[in-house]
Amino acid sequence: MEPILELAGLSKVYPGGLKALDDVDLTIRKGEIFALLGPNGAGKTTLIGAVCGLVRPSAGTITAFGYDMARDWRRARSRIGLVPQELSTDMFEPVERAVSYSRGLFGLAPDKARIEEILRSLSLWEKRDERIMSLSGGMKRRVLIAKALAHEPDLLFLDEPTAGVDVELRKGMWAVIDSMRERGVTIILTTHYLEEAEMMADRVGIINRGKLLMVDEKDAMMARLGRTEAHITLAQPLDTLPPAIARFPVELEADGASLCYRGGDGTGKGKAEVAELTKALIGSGIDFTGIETRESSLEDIFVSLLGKEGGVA
Ligand SMILES: Nc1ncnc2c1ncn2[C@@H]1O[C@H](COP(=O)(O)OP(=O)(O)OP(=O)(O)O)[C@@H](O)[C@H]1O
Repeated sequence: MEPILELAGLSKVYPGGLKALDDVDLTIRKGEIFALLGPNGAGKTTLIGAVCGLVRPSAGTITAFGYDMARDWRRARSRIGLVPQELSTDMFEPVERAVSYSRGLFGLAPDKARIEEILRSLSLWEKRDERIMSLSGGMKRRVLIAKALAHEPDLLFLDEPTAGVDVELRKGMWAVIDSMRERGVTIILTTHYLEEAEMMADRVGIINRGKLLMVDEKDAMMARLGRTEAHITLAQPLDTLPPAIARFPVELEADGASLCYRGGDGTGKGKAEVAELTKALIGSGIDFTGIETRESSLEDIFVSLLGKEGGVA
């Protein structure tokens, strides 16, 4: 698919010597949702800042919509929207005026109908005349999204869009992000909620200490690195593993009171094997009273990857 953004050898060393981005190569495809995951201080905000012209790269190139950002920054920037982590200005402004102003900043003519559409899609229309400071945290966050959408960007960065937002609102945000994707907006989001990346993203990039460790289709990543874990509580404790289940990746745990299965590959193969295992148990007269099965999440994968890397930044 057509690349919309290309980072090549991108590095950022902050004054004082901290290397926040270390030789990052990344291509973002038109229309995808890309989740950039990493622990605190990994370099996510720096990467976004570099693309949005807020951070000056120390080395490397950024090409957005075919424009070299170092030379044609203005042209490319007008097609990029940024939803920062926090609202820093406009607190005294009414919602609608602040959003219209954001549109004007990019040199676009006022368009009341478009602003109304954006505010309605974010359930902010009823609040259009209220000052931003009087809104709840979740609404303030939606104002940030409205402001970023006001100039109709083709590429949208969402830096922690749902941090500190309750579950209900988070789901509402996901719906908003989904509708933006349907409109053809390419989205790059950072999140600490791995579940969010699992739900939303087409591709996932994992960054730590400024280095992009892995970029892959989310499903492929989960299939490659995912596992199934099942705990089977036995009616009677066992001393040893019965031969009938020796072919399965199982271990006795809790002094023989339960069996633990760890296997599969994140594609559902593990669940099928657990079903086979239970049949084998029944077939050899071993009774059990409960089964708890869990598919490993993106979070498990993330934690184990960072563990291998030697800890977080
Ligand atoms: N202006 C700056 N001057 C010096 N160091 C900075 C500056 N901004 C960020 N850093 C450092 O660069 C590193 C990367 O920071 P960055 O904000 O990009 O990480 P992040 O992945 O967005 O973290 P978080 O998840 O906490 O937002 C951190 O060690 C941070 O302290």
